[in-house]
Amino acid sequence: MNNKRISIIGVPMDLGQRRRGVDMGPSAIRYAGVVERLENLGYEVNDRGDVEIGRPEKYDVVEEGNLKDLKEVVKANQVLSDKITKAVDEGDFPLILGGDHSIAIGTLAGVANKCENLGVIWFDAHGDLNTGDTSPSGNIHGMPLAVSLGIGHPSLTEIGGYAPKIKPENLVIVGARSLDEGERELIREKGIKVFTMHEIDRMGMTKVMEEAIEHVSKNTDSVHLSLDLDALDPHDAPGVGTPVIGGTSYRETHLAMEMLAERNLLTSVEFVEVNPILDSKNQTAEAAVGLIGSLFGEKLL
Ligand SMILES: NC(=[NH2+])NCCC[C@H](N)C(=O)O
Ligand SMILES: [Mn+2]
Ligand SMILES: [Mn+2]
Repeated sequence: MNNKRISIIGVPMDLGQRRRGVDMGPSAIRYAGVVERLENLGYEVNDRGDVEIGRPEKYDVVEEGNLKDLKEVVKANQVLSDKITKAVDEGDFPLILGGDHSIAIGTLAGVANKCENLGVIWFDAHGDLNTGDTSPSGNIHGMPLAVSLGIGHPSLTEIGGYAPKIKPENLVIVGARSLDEGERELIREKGIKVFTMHEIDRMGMTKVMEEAIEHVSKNTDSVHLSLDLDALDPHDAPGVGTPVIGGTSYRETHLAMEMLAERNLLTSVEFVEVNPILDSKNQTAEAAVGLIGSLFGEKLL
C-alpha cells in the first residue's frame, strides 16, 4: 500500500442505533492520532472531513418497515457513497471512520461500483445481516451486510443506484458471537463463510486469517475491510454501543491486521462503532489507531 495517498472520510453517524455518542467516533480517532500515524509511515493523507448527518427533529421514528431513522440514514449514505467514488476516481485509498455500522451501506456502494467482484472481510461480534423483518431492534446498523447483498428495503439496497454490491461467496465474517435467528437462516441459505469465536479459539487467529484471506481473494478484484470495534473483547475496546463478552483480544486483532498488511490485498478500509461517551480515556479510539497502524504496514523492527 506504500506510495499511496490515503483519503480519510469521517461519518459521524449515530442514527443507525439508539446510543448517542458514536457520532463522536471520527473525532476520537483523529484525536488518537490517526493522521500522524499514517504520515509517519510515509503516506500522504488527505483528510476530506466529515459527511454531514441530518439531525431529525425527533429521534427513533419508524417511517416504515421497522427501520428507525431511515430517511436520514439513506441521505447520509448516498452522500458518503458519492464522496468515496470521487476519492477513488482521484486515485486515493479510502479510509472511512465511523460512526455506527449503518455507514457500511454507503461505503460499500462507493467502493463496489468501481469493481466487478468486491471481496469483503467483516470483523464483528454480530452478523449485521438483519432486515426490517428479522431485526429485533429496528436499528439499521444491524443490517448493512444484508442490504449490501441486495436484501432489505429498496431505499437502502438501491443506494448508489445499483444492487447488489457484493456476492455472498465473496464475503467473510470474523469474530461473530451474537446472531439473531433470521441472520442464522440467511447465513445458511447463502452459504456465507463465518469464522465465529469458536473457530478462532480452536484454530487460532493465524489459521483463521490464512483461510479468510484465501476466501476473499478467490475471484475478486478488490478487497474491503470493515472492522466493527465490537469484534474486540469489551476489555480491550469498551467504547462501543453493543458490547458482547468473549471477543478477540487486541493482540489477536493486531496479528490479523499485520497479516492483511503482509498480503497487501486491501483496496479500502473502514473502522466503525467507536463511542467515546462509553469509552474509558479514549482507549477504544487508541486501539483503532494502533490497528490502523499495523494494517498500513507499521513494524516494530
Ligand atoms: N453494528 C452493530 N454493532 N450491530 C449490532 C446489531 C445488534 C442486533 N443484531 C440488531 O440487529 O439489532
Ligand atoms: Mn457489531
Ligand atoms: Mn457491526
